[in-house]
Amino acid sequence: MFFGYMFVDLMSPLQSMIEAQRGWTPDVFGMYGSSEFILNVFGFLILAGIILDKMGVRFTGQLSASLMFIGACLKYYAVSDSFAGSGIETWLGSWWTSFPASAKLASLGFMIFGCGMEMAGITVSKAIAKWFEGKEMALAMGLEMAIARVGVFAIFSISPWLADMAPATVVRPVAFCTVLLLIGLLTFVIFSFMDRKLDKQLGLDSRGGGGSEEEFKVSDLKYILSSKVFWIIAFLCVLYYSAIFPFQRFATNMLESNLGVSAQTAADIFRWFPMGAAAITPFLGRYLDHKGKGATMLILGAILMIVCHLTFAFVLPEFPSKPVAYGSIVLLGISFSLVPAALWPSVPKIVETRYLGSAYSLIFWIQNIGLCLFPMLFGFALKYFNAGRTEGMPYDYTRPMLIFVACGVLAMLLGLWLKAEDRKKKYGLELPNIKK
Ligand SMILES: C[C@H](NC(=O)[C@@H](N)CCCCN)C(=O)O
Repeated sequence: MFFGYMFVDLMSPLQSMIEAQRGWTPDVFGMYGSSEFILNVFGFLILAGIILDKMGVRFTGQLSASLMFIGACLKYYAVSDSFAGSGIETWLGSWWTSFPASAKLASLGFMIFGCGMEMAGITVSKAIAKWFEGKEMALAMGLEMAIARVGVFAIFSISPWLADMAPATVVRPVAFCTVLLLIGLLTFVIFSFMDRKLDKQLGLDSRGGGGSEEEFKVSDLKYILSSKVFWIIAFLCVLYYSAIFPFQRFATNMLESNLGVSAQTAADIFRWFPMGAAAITPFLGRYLDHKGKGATMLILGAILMIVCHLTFAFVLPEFPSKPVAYGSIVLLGISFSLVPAALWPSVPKIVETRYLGSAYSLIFWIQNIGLCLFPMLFGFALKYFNAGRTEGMPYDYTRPMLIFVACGVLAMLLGLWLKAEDRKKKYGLELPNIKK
């Protein structure tokens, strides 16, 4: 997950460079960002959940890590110098000419990578639920997410540095992260041996099933789909994350434009966002394991996000102050700890283990629809509200940022609804995870 999250965001601090070197304008950059989720949205994630529940975490994990590596190789080739001037480039550049050939092939690679990445995400969540059921599950999930966030911090630091080495090129960070993904694949193979040993100790079959629970059937999906609380969690997830991950792609340029600083300085400020989240998420996970209050944490996280996005929209353009930027970034980091720390460990409380993989995949699927649409929507809004902008001028982010504010408001309302449902139906979302 560490290397996967690095790969996802390696281009985020390089928007200006990729625009200059490969002609990726903000709308192209937004569409490229969305491509990570396209195949997932068109059904791959549902299939991934079924594969996970049928085949188990070892097979699915190795398959997903392999897809991530294959997708990364394709993206590397797309931005490399050997692609520039090749026959494939000429052909890809001959249609839909406003979308550069390198962006088309990189997007295809990112689509394949995205299938693996999301499949790995649900696999890891199910694996943690399996290893830590009735124990420190939220802490374990919190640590896993913290490691992923450190990956984002690392890439926001390393990517501009690697790219800026003479001769400055976007190819170097892509090559670096592709190698890391190969190491990630090998790491998952090692985990698989440990997981097989756990199954032997627990007396489970080769897919990790066969305990007291019944086997998963595709028809079980109807139990998930008919649950009101499942839908509330799924919509809260899509709204919240749509104002985080797509924002992350544009945040460097937003800070560059609002503060009038270089891309490197903006990335240096923004990289503290995932780091703040990484530092706090495990503690919140531990709190949730021992004290509970999951639904309340979701509401609080959404409120903090609204405050931060309003600050980016209205305060920073008027007062381009670095302390205000740092303060909002840290607050957003706290919000990004509260929501994930509470959201993902809530899912095993509302569905049975045998269809947990499918429940996670359905939530990821709905979330991916948002993650796919919002970078495009935001990219188009940014272009629309900056119609008169000339090359080299800063972008005006105020009105586009209201898209993210609206997501936060809706997520907060869903959090309140979830808390009310939990009080009525007693799902235990406000209760600790550790059973004494
Ligand atoms: C655990 C959770 N991950 C997700 O929500 C993923 N579906 C989306 C990852 C987006 C980057 N590819 C999280 O990171 O909190």
